[in-house]
Amino acid sequence: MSILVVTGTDTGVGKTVVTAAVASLARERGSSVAVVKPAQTGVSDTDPGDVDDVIRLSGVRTTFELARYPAALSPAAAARLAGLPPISVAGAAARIEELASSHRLVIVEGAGGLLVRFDEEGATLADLARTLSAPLLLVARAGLGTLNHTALTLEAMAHRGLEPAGVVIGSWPAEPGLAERSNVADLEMLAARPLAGALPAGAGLLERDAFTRVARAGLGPALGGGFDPASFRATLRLSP
Ligand SMILES: Nc1ncnc2c1ncn2[C@@H]1O[C@H](COP(=O)(O)OP(=O)(O)OP(=O)(O)O)[C@@H](O)[C@H]1O
Ligand SMILES: C[C@H](N)[C@H](N)CCCCCC(=O)O
Ligand SMILES: [Mg+2]
Repeated sequence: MSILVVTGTDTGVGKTVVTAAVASLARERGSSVAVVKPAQTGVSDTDPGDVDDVIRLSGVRTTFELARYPAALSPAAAARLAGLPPISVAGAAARIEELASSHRLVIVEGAGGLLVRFDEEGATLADLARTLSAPLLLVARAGLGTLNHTALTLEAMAHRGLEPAGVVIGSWPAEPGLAERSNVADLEMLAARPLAGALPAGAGLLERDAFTRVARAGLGPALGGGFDPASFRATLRLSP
């Protein structure tokens, strides 16, 4: 029924962990949820992919990987190197819409950041989100450098008329430094709204029940959690 596209300011920022957290809370509410990774790169035929991390962390088993390429590259470059057909935005969108007709929530995880190419013509996750008319949740790093990456991604989204679903910090360090603590307010300024959530560093290593608790505390109400910006600030001793 609804579709949420999870993108990031870069690869390795915690998209998979955030995807698993949203899936975990949807499952806890009793909602039917499906998770789609349109293009998985950097894994062999037999390696686990991102959807396997989602299954392990959230218990959501309705997952779909639409294409897989072994090279740890963008989907377009990895398809080119393997001599395999690239994924098609129209084909992926049709599959996701079909899943959305029978699931309360379909979560779609991109590969790398928003403008990473799917094919040689330059199709990206942004095109898929636009085709689906789906909002985009942006996963960002906590530390120095995240303000530029987040601003660039939000600007690219705005330029394309894409709807932001909020910014989530993928990995909040146990001992945040000056930049991390200062960045919270600046990320909120860039997003023009409170953070949609923040997951603690190490969340991806937790067992399922502990992960669900962390997801509940770390995601905001719009994502099914109980994250409260005021108590978040208090916990981190940030000024309000
Ligand atoms: N909150 C977290 N807890 C534990 N590990 C994390 C967390 N966030 C990120 N990581 C780790 O950082 C690495 C990158 O995270 P993740 O795989 O979620 O990135 P991604 O944004 O999904 O990247 P990709 O573009 O490859 O899909 C992983 O090894 C993951 O275990
Ligand atoms: C292999 C990696 N983990 C991701 N699946 C793909 C990241 C592509 C990033 C491309 C880029 O922005 O330079
Ligand atoms: Mg991932």
